[in-house]
Amino acid sequence: MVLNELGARINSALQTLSRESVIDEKAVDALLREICGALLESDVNVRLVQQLRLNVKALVNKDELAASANKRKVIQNALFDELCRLVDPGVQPWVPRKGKQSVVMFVGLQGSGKTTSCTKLAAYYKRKGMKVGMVCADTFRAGAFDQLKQNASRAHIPYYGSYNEADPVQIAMEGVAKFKKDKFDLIIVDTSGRHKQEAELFAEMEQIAAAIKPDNTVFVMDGTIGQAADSQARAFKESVDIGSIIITKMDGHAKGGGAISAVAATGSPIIFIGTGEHMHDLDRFSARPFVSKMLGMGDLTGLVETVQDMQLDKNEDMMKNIAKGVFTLKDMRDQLQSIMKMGPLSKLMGMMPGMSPEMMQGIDADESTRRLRSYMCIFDSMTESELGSDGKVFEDEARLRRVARGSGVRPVDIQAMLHQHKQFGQIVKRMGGPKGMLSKMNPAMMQQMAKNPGAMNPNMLKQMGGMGGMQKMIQQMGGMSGVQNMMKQMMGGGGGGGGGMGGMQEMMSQMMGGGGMGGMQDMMSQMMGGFGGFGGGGGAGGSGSGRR
Ligand SMILES: Nc1nc2c(ncn2[C@@H]2O[C@H](COP(=O)(O)OP(=O)(O)OP(=O)(O)O)[C@@H](O)[C@H]2O)c(=O)[nH]1
Repeated sequence: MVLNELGARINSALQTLSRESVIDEKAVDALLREICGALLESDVNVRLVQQLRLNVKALVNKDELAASANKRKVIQNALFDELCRLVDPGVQPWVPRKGKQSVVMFVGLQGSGKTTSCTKLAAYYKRKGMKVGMVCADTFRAGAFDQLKQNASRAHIPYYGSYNEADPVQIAMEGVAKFKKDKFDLIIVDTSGRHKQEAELFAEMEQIAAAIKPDNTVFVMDGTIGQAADSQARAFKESVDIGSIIITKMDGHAKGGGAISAVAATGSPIIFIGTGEHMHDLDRFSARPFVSKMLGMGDLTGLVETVQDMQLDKNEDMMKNIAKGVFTLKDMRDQLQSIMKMGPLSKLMGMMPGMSPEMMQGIDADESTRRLRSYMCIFDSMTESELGSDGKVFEDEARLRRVARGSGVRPVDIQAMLHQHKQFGQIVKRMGGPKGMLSKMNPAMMQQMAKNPGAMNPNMLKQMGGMGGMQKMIQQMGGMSGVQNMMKQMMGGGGGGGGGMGGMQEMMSQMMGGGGMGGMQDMMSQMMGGFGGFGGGGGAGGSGSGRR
């Protein structure tokens, strides 16, 4: 069973429970039977599933259940905690720091996705402003250096390797020395793999590790290997000092439960999961957001981080405009460009609270990308003064036709884009001006959150409705169904109605801290700190640090 289905099945079991007139031990047993069955079908290790069952049963003890007014909540919370425990070894992962000159060595079996993941990780930290270099110490597989070279060039990452040197230890040492001399922040060393766990591979790994003394060794494991994950992870762990793990191929039909739970059981934290072959298909892994997303409760940590990566706030003109409640066509173009850089919109969407995996079905990500590209062509055909306007100038048909000709689209397509722009302009006006919701946030509340993030929990989102938090934002966007419609519309999924592109951007700009006093971004960081903390200790994503 793939993980999306697992989430849906757990949700459905919980819903069945909430429909029960009497929630007693029998009902809890039935729930656990259904959930444990689903976990086993997702390849989660039998031993771990059994442990989960016992733990939930112990947590939800009969007396407490009888006394509690909200039984479903008690059970749901216990289950949520146990699902998190299943994928979380409770270890803070190592994270590179700018200016520290860290060396990270990648190990794993052949074809597990090492080289691809090296590049994804390099690109990830490059986006965080680090100087990153890649070294190819794989002399075993012909073509390995060419592959790394190609990947690195595509991502504009400097690389080091050799066609002549046959000794991987020598190449690794030379590459690390070169990048250290050039003051690189992060040096990623890709090593060779083998078809199976064999002594020769482990000996080579040990030699390279002894020579370059990595600050962290990342074990890359194919997420589709099911129950075999357990022994593979343990074998690598025994041979090299595995600091962290990346599980690849978690897209498509990977069951993934085996790899994730087995790895967590070995005591090394999973830091990322690979979700496709493209550069951006790397999701930071942290237990609570992962479980939350799986259950359709969103991943606010990931969303905040992705939005931070867009660096919308670096666009000072736009931020000034938004604060004044103004939104020009150029502002829209700049935001869309930032969004496009982050990879498929479906990824952002999956992080939205309330966006269950089922809701994502029927969404055409290619269509959304095509639409955004056509918008870019439209913007490119506009003059500077048209871009700086609110779009009303296009009531002049001659102008509209000129831009349509220049961009190769129909006038009606431009009108559709202008309509979305107008909708967003209205939201910006409501939010950004002196009476906007950004100005209504309560500083005392923010301070309290900063002092005691541990007190926060997901319910906080609800409580914040009164002071202009997520809930209010969602309400402004037409309620949850409005958000869903809007997202579907954006994604080309024919949702109809809804707020169009505007709402999404409203959310983005909200989070980017337009509210002074630290902003939505920090607020969300704080909330997520209480919800489960940033897996990277504020480093892997840096999301927790804010910019105060
Ligand atoms: N669908 C999907 N494919 C992936 C992912 N990560 C890697 N791949 C693909 O898996 C294949 C093997 O990936 P590589 O990066 O070459 O694997 P490797 O571990 O470096 O292999 P060796 O260099 O031979 O040891 C390639 O076709 C990748 O595109 C992922 O997250 N999802």
